[in-house]
Amino acid sequence: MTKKIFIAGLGLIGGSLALAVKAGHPKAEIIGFDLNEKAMKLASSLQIIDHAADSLAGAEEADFIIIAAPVESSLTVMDELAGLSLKEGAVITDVGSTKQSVVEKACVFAGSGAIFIGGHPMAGSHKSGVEASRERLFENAFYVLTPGPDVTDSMLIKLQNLLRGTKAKFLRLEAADHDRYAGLISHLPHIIASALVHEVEEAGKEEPLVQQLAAGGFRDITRIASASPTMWRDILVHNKETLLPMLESWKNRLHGIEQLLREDDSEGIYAFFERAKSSRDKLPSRQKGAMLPFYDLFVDIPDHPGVISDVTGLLAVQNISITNIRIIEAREGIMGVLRLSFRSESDLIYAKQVLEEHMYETYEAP
Ligand SMILES: NC(=O)C1=CN([C@@H]2O[C@H](COP(=O)(O)OP(=O)(O)OC[C@H]3O[C@@H](n4cnc5c(N)ncnc54)[C@H](O)[C@@H]3O)[C@@H](O)[C@H]2O)C=CC1
Ligand SMILES: O=C(O)C(=O)Cc1ccc(O)cc1
Repeated sequence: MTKKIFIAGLGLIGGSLALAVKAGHPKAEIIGFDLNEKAMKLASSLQIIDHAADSLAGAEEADFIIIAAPVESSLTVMDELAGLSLKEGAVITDVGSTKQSVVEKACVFAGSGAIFIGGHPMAGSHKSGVEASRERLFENAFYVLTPGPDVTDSMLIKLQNLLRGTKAKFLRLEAADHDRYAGLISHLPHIIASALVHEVEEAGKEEPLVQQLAAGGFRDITRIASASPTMWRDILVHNKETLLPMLESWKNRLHGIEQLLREDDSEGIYAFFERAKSSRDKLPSRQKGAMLPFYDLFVDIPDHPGVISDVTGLLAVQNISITNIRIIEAREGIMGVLRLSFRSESDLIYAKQVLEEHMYETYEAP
């Protein structure tokens, strides 16, 4: 029997999960809902979802419900879902970057016949919106599940089977442990990256050249600061208790290096960098799909034969590798859009230059 999957929140993660679920279960029917009508229309026209629902009430038919909104909105969605008559045995999950408050909220489903399993696919990007979705976003990444005591092994396996098309590695964790680990490796670095951008912006007011010179390493460590402010506000608010002591420890670490510098302790400074290098070099190597950023360029393409091979040929001549290519909205007689993905920002910039020299209209992700 065809399974119905309802996805609330059609952004980067909701859209990518829709594609991955469909890849694993081609017969599944994917119903999408988003408060933002534009996102819903785009998800339909890109065939990321099979149908758009008028409201959350569309979830009443579903065997699985995936909540893929920012954390605070996910809690509201959970409250609203609990007021519906959900299917007996329906499995509800979310994708939020914090888990404790979501798992606590799951009590609203007690006695409803539906069960909730918290989830967090630990891969993504600084991009947001359904247009940035991709089927292989979660490949080889960890996918944390935080089932409560009411969740049986067979329910957990059922959810993992649904999500098998993600090709992610499932990991079961307590919500509090998840929030501590994610706080340290994701949320604290996000605060630091954003604060660094503020620092350079402030300095740039006095000395505008500073911002123009900000390239290379600065761009690398601040890429994530381009992510959605709504999503990150919610993450901080919902991981406050974990993050406050981490920020304290971070301040002490900065004081430590400040002290070394004040005391002209060059051996200490060397040791600081040496320890960081040796530890960083031992981190697990990046695997395809796991937390890798992607660099997309959109190219308007006229509807005539040979145009795609012209674009790829121009890049091949310049030795620029394309890691992914997708045609968006190419119907007969209209201009289409080509989405080209590259391995690095420099490849993207070079490709843009080459294509514009040949009169192609290009733009980066909105
Ligand atoms: N962006 C990333 O790299 C990752 C994000 N996450 C988590 O996934 C969730 C979604 O993030 P993204 O997809 O990146 O955000 P996004 O901004 O791309 O999409 C979120 C979507 O949710 C919709 N939405 C908001 N409130 C809603 C409501 N009440 N009902 C229905 N739709 C609603 C928005 O209109 C938007 O289209 C967040 O909780 C985030 O913490 C998890 C892993 C990675
Ligand atoms: O852009 C990146 O590298 C990320 O790390 C994106 C990301 C953001 C939030 C998450 O909860 C998980 C992954």
